[in-house]
Amino acid sequence: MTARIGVITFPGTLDDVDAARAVRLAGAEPVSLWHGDADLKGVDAVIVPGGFSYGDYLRAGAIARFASVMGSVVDAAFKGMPVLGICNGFQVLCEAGLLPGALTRNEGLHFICRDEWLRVENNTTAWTTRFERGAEILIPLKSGEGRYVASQEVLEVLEGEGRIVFTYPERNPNGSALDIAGICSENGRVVGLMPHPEHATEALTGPSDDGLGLFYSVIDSVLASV
Ligand SMILES: NC(=O)CC[C@H](N)C(=O)O
Repeated sequence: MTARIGVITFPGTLDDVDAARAVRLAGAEPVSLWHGDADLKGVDAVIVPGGFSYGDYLRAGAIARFASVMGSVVDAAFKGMPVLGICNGFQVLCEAGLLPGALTRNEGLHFICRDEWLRVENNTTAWTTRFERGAEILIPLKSGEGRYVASQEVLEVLEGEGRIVFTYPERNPNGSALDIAGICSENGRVVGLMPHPEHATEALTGPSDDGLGLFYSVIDSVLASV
């Protein structure tokens, strides 16, 4: 059986093509999902990719959460479907209430585009089982609103429940609380991160192939639940 992984395109999405390519490289079938169509086409998992959905008007991710497809993604996530939000996708998942907290303007107010080291803090989520806990991976970060913020109470819950999935171990590029680069839902099926694993799938075009681990992991998770 081949896992089928949906990749959403909103107006202003940039990274759907690379996300689909990463899915294919990892051995699954990418399925295009359109923002205005609530049909998830029977996929096993969904990726909300990076970019500037709806031009980032109002606030990054604030309009995308109302797209028809997102209603179906929220329903499917509540039933346990793995969902990955990358960068703008992470912002969309926070706006949609699938993940707590918010992404705000980077400390320093500059758009940052460079490779960053991430530490894998939790390797039990649907998207991280292929990594060793504590592994450090190099993948690109490119965002203007990457500073993760949440109330003290939420931060304590995330820390206490092991829901901080990725941190920036070397330097905190954007002022994120607790050096957070990515978090997950209570059941570990929904993960959001700011850096872009779909741009780190082979050393020829990215800084590493470290990003592929997320896609291999979700394929394992989907196939294990068949
Ligand atoms: N690469 C991206 O997905 C960019 C996300 C978002 N628009 C930001 O600048 O923060």
